[in-house]
Amino acid sequence: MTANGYLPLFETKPAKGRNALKLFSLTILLSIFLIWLYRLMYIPRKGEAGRYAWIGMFISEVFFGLYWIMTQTVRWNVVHRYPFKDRLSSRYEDGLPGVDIFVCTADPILEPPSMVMNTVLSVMAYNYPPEKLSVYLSDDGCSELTFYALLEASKFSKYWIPFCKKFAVEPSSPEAYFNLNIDLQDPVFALEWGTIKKLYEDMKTRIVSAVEKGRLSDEIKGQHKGFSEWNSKVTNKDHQSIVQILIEGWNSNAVDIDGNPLPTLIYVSRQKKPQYAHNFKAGALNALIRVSSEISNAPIILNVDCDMYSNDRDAIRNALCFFMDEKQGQQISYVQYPQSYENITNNDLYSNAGLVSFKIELAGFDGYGTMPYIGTGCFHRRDILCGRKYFENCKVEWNVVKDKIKGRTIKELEEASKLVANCSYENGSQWGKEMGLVYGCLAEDMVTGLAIQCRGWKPVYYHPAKRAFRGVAPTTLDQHLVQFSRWTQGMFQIFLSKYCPLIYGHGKIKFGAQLGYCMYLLWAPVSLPTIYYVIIPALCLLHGVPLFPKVCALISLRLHVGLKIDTKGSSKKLR
Ligand SMILES: O=c1ccn([C@@H]2O[C@H](COP(=O)(O)OP(=O)(O)O[C@H]3O[C@H](CO)[C@@H](O)[C@H](O)[C@H]3O)[C@@H](O)[C@H]2O)c(=O)[nH]1
Ligand SMILES: [Mn+2]
Repeated sequence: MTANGYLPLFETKPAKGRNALKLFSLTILLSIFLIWLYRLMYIPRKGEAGRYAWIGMFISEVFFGLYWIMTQTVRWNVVHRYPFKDRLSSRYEDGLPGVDIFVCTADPILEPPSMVMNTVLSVMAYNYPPEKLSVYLSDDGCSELTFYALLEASKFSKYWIPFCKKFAVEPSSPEAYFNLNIDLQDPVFALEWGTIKKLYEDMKTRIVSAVEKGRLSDEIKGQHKGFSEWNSKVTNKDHQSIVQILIEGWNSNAVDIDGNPLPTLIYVSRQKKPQYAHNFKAGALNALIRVSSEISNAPIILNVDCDMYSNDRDAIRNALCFFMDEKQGQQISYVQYPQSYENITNNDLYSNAGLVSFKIELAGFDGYGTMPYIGTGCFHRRDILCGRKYFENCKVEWNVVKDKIKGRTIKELEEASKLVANCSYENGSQWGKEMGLVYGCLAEDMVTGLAIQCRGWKPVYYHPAKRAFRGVAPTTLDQHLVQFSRWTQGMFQIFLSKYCPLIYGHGKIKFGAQLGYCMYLLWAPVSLPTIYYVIIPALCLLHGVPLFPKVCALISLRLHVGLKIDTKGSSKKLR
């Protein structure tokens, strides 16, 4: 506690062992210099075998060395964050801000609606006042099957949410939860557990069989007015905006089986027309920002991919500790949680778990007051995502929510939302440039995060031992290649664009963070020296052309290098 009695809502501590790591890095740096020196001093003369292979090796090693320096910058300043959610509750329980949660899906075949519904249900069951929570499902596949699944989930949520609250159920994704081995010794709990499990399995069977059939019966279509939106002309690439409010959390009739309020639940499929670029996920999120501003307009937005369910029911409260801290909170633009995958092990062949990135590198970015936005599991402040610039002492009002709902019928709200989800709405506007997620890049998250930091904001990385979001990562080579080629292309695109961190970030973010960004953005080109290093030395070995010093020569290398410097290059070649 400080002298004036202020108790922070979070603390930041440097990681242990930073000095030991720095010392270790310096020894490697020295070795790198020695390698460069060795390559330069013993270049084969014109006409000698292996001259060009040697020069190629030198260029690759220079690239590796520089790249290594970039990787080090984000290891030097690793920090860890510790929020205090009990302090948040005791100070702000009655004044907690609204939170809008965006779940994105794009294809009912690749992203099965039953999986998407698990994500939706998991975020509906947060330990947070339901009247302050609104969940928006964005369906870029514009599929009535997804809409049907959401309708089913809305009914099941009336049972699931009270069950989660009553028994502090975690994870709050029903599929993940029912896969656990639960202790059923308490008969009261066992009975409820059995009932809810049966309800869940019945719902899942209905959704899966509808998806297998690929269409819905007339009986199902009669269940909700929303199905009338899907006429014969609707395709996933060409359709009108669809906004359907399935649970109006502000209505006193929207209650669970125990009579407690439910979070708001809304289906959104923004308009698509072949002549308009839809800008993929960035376009979907920007449409969601506008639609939600017509309805709940919460100051905090959480976005999750449809395959990343919530694994910690307190994740919102932890994130709010950063935003709402009275002294350090006002400059915080977003709080990023890591991604974690349940379908791969630490020994995963493709290193998909990203252990080094999530445990060290991102925490190292945080040490510079920066943090890449990685697209999912991220809490944003709405005003900042919409383009606001930082200025000193800019105060945030957490409870000033434009009350657009009052006095408007559901139909009016839906119609107003559809207008802002139309393709033409963005014409001539700053959306995709200065406002919302940035367009034109395959890695929209990276570039958007960078732009926000360059407007003066300081994001936070929070990676608690208990994973806040869990999902699935690609496991086959072809899926992996598709994902990696998209990421690497997208990131290299940023490096070559006006957003190159070395230029765009100059003077706005710390130099270490600029280099850290480059480490990711140069992922694609670093493959070239790697391929060279894999192929050329092997070929040279077969042809008897040595590219590396012999082991015994290595021992005398230091001696020779010293000698060579002394005699200004007149010593005999060491090969
Ligand atoms: O036109 C589109 C395309 C995708 N999505 C959704 O965007 C998310 C991510 O897309 P996916 O194809 O699964 O990409 P990943 O490579 O798995 O996603 C990672 O990389 C993306 C950037 O390339 C980030 O946006 C993601 O958050 C991050 O998880 C999914 O929920 C999709 O449903 C849309 O809503 N509309
Ligand atoms: Mn994905």
